[in-house]
Amino acid sequence: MNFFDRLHDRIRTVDSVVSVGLDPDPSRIPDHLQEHDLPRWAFNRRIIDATHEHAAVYKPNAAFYEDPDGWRALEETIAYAHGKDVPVLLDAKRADIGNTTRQYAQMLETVDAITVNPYMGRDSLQPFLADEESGVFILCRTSNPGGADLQDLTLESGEPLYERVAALADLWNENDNVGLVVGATKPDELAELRKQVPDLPFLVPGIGAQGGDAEAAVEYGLADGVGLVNSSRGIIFAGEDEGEDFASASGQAAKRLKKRLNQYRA
Ligand SMILES: O=C(O)c1cc(=O)[nH]c(=O)n1[C@@H]1O[C@H](COP(=O)(O)O)[C@@H](O)[C@H]1O
Repeated sequence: MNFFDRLHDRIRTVDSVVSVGLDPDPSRIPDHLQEHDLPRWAFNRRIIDATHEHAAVYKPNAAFYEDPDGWRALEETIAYAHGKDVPVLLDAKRADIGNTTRQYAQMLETVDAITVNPYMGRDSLQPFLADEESGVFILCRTSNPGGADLQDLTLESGEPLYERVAALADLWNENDNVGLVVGATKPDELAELRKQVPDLPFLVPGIGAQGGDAEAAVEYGLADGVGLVNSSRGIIFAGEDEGEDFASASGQAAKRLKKRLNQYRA
């Protein structure tokens, strides 16, 4: 089954479009877990136990796992999320020349979807796009302030670069497996992009810690009810000051966010 069909089912099952970002900054993992063999895995396991009923997906960001212990922690985390029937979207922002990107795309055997970077063009994304079962979220208009440096540049045609990216992504969506990443900090761009590519689901990060617009994230992020609104730090570190019971605050934060976003779902 195609990723977006699976996501549709998952959203219906848990009545949630929340993507729980698993970005376990080692310096913020509670003291009592620091002695664990793999503190990031010990942390994620407790977060997953507390939040899975509210999670449409888990989105681990690869940056938090790029060392030998991190790779082990990530492997355990992915398997555990799958054991709870939650799809995993790896936030890797990959892409490279052909033979290299083919290696990157092998990750899709382990996760359900991935984020990719369009900067190197279609051939750099081809092995991801060719994988009919997996979701491919292409960075379009990112949430960070520096996103404007390149993405807002106006092309000769008069359109901003990020709109060209959206048009290309629509063209590359031959297998109905493409989505866009559009930050919640850019509500006007979200609205414009939704008009431009009505059928592409969006992954919308940037609410919570980055201060983005949750209502716009839902109103424009979903295509036919399918899309994702991510919160990472706002959920996983909600119980940072609560010691050994930290995870129940994360569960409550995920539930609160689900309810808040559901107010805006059609
Ligand atoms: O691709 C992403 O998920 C992403 C794109 C973007 O434009 N902005 C953005 O914040 N993200 C990711 O979404 C997560 C946001 O984390 P919080 O700000 O803690 O909710 C991080 O993993 C970011 O790397």
